[in-house]
Parts: sequence; structure tokens; C-alpha cells
Amino acid sequence: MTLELPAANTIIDNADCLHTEQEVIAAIERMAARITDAMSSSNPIVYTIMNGGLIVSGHLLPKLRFPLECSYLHASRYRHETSGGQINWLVPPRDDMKGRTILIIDDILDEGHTLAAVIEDCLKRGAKEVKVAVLVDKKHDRKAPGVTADFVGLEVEDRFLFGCGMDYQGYWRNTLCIYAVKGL
Ligand SMILES: O=P(O)(O)OC[C@H]1O[C@H](OP(=O)(O)OP(=O)(O)O)[C@H](O)[C@@H]1O
Ligand code: HPA
Repeated sequence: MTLELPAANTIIDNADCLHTEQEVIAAIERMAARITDAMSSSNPIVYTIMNGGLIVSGHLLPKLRFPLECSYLHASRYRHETSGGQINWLVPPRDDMKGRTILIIDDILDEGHTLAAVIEDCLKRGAKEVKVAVLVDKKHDRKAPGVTADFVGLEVEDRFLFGCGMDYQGYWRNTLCIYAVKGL
């Protein structure tokens, strides 16, 4: 979906900044330290969930100073809506996961259906264990049962967010600040 420039600019001009660039960078640094403590001897395959995980991974991966392999998958269920639907596996995982530790990186744990499906898929493919790192955990009581993240950067209120990988109507993934859409 392509917006006219004034409409795309209005989104960010009217949005509320919930976390500044400095806060996001500090959160990613804390996550990196915790992941390094817990996983530096696990020789993991680190999967970025596209598209949302792109910015978090770009900042987090260089701070993980231990041996790992990088990969990506694309599972999507929001398209350009503000509520999620069926999961679309646009790019499934391609690596041999048998007996491996997997670390999933994503921008947001919202209702958790995306992560539930990704974790289940990794385990079906033979992964030994699956750990999850998300920049944002949205606080509400609509989570899929049993879905939690092992490493969380920030807990954020129950509003529709964008920035740092998260999009609103396909736009504004390309900021480090985390915003909430005006009125949502
Ligand atoms: O916890 P959930 O409620 O399942 O939502 C979280 C997922 O939703 C977003 O992806 P989206 O479906 O928007 O795909 P995209 O990143 O390709 O836009 C986000 O990047 C997470 O992967
Ligand atoms: O709040 C959100 N913003 C953007 N993408 C999302 N995917 C799940 N929740 C969100």
C-alpha cells in the first residue's frame, strides 16, 4: 500500500513518541548482554523474522560477540491492518535445525500468534531449543497461551506502535524511536 507523502508525514507528525532513540539503543544493549550471558556457548542459528525484526537484528547482532549463524524467515499476519489474521509463511526457514539451538529475533510480541507458530515450526524441524528475543513486549491480556519471550527490551503500553521495524500502513519502520499512532 502506497500512501501519498502528506498522509505518510501526518502519521509521524501526529504520533506520540513512547521511547527515544537513546532508550531503544540502551534496551538493545541490555538485551545483548543478557543473550551473551545465556547463549554464548550454544552455537545458535539466529533467525530474524522479516520484515519487523530487520532493524532490531541490525543493531543487536553486532553486539553478540560469540559464534553464531544468521538466517531469516518471513511470517506475516497483519499486512497493513492494525489487527492480525492468518499467518502467511512468505519465506519459511531453510536451514537444517536438527539438534540446534535457535534464537528468534523480532520487533514485537503482541498477541504472540506469530511467535507461537514460528516456535512450533522450529521444534517440528528438530530444533533442540528455541529462544526468543523481542524489542517490545506489548502489555495486555490477549496473549496466545504460553507464549513468552526469553529476552525483552521494553514493555510497552497497549497501543498500535510503529518505528524500529514496526510499520503502520506499511510506513515508518525506518526509525529508531518507538511511536504510538495518534488515537490508536
Ligand atoms: O504477536 P503477534 O500479534 O503475532 O504480532 C507480532 C508480529 O506482527 C508483526 O509482523 P507482521 O505480521 O506485521 O508482518 P511484517 O513484519 O512483515 O509486516 C511483527 O513484526 C511480529 O512478527
Ligand atoms: O503495534 C503494532 N505495530 C506494528 N506492527 C504490529 N504487529 C503486531 N502489533 C503491532
